[in-house]
Amino acid sequence: MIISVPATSANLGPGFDTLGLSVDLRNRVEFKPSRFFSVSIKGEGESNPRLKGNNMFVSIFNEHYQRLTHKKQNFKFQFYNSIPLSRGLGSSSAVIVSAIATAHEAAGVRVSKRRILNHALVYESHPDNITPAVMGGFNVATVEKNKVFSQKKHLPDYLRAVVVIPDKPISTAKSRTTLPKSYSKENAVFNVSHAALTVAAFFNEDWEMLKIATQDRFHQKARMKMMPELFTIQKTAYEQGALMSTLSGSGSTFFSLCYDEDAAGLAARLEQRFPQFAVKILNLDNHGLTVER
Ligand SMILES: Nc1ncnc2c1ncn2[C@@H]1O[C@H](COP(=O)(O)OP(=O)(O)O)[C@@H](O)[C@H]1O
Ligand SMILES: N[C@@H](CCOP(=O)(O)O)C(=O)O
Repeated sequence: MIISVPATSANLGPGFDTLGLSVDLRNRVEFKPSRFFSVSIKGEGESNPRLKGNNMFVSIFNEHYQRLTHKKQNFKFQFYNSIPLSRGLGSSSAVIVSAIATAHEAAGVRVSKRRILNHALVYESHPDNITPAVMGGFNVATVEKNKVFSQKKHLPDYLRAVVVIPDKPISTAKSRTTLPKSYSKENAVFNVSHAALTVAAFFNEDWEMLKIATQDRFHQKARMKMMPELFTIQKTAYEQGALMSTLSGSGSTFFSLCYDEDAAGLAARLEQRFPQFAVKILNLDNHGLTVER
C-alpha cells in the first residue's frame, strides 16, 4: 500500500493563509508492521540525519496509531520523497497529511478526507497547504472553531506550473515571525479585493485576470527582500508569458502558472538566467491525498 501526498503552493499572492493549489510532485510512503522500528528515505531529505530517527512523520503517525488502536506496534517505513524541504512547496503539510492517513490505514480505520484535513489542522494552523494537499486542485480555505471550511476548483490540464527552487531553504515558522503585526486599512482592502478576484478568476477560468488579481501587499515583498533574485525571477516569468508569478508559500520557491505551450520556453529562460537554481515544469494535481492498494 502506498500513501501519496502532493506538494502545494500556498498564498498565490494575496491569499495569505487562505489560497493554495496542488502540483504533481509527490511524497510517497510504504509501511509494514515489523519487529523493529525502521525508517528508510529515498530522495529529498535522504542525507538529513534528523529525518532518520523520530521525525515529524513518525511522531504524528504514532500519536494517531495509538489513539486509534491503543496498541504498541513497530513499523518499517519506506519514504520516497520528491518535495524539497523548507522551500515553500508544503513539505511539512505533505508529511502531516501522509502521517495521519498512514496511521488510519495501519489501524484499519476508514476515514474521510475532511476528517484527515481537520486532524492536520492541529499540526499546521493555516489551512492553505493542508487543504490542497488533502483535496487536490485549487482551494480556498478558512478555519472556524478548529475546523477547515473550504471550496475546491478542479484545475484544467492545459495549465502548467513552472517552479524555480533556490538552493537556500526558508523555514516557514521563522519567516512568519518577520511579517508585520498589523496592516493599514488601505493594504487590507487591497489584499481582500485581490484575493477575492483571484478566487473568481480561478473559478471562472479567467486566466488572463490572474496577473492583476494575484498582487499582494501582505507578505511577498518582505520575504522576497531576503533573496532579491526572486524579484528578477518574477519579472522574467512575466516577460516570458506567465499568467501569474508568486512566491510559493513562504518561499524560497517561486511559482509561475502558464499555458502548456508556454511552459518549455518559460522554463528554458529561467534556467538560462538562474543556472544556480532548479527549474521544474510540473503538471497541476487534482487528486490530493491518494492511497494506492
Ligand atoms: N519528508 C519529510 N520527512 C520528515 N519531516 C519533514 C519532511 N519534509 C519536511 N519535514 C519537516 O518539515 C519542516 C519544513 O517545514 P517548513 O519550514 O514549513 O517547509 P515547507 O515550506 O517545505 O513546508 C522540516 O524542517 C521538517 O521538520
Ligand atoms: N500561508 C503560509 C504558507 C506557508 O507555506 P510553506 O509551503 O512555505 O510552508 C505562509 O505564508 O506562511
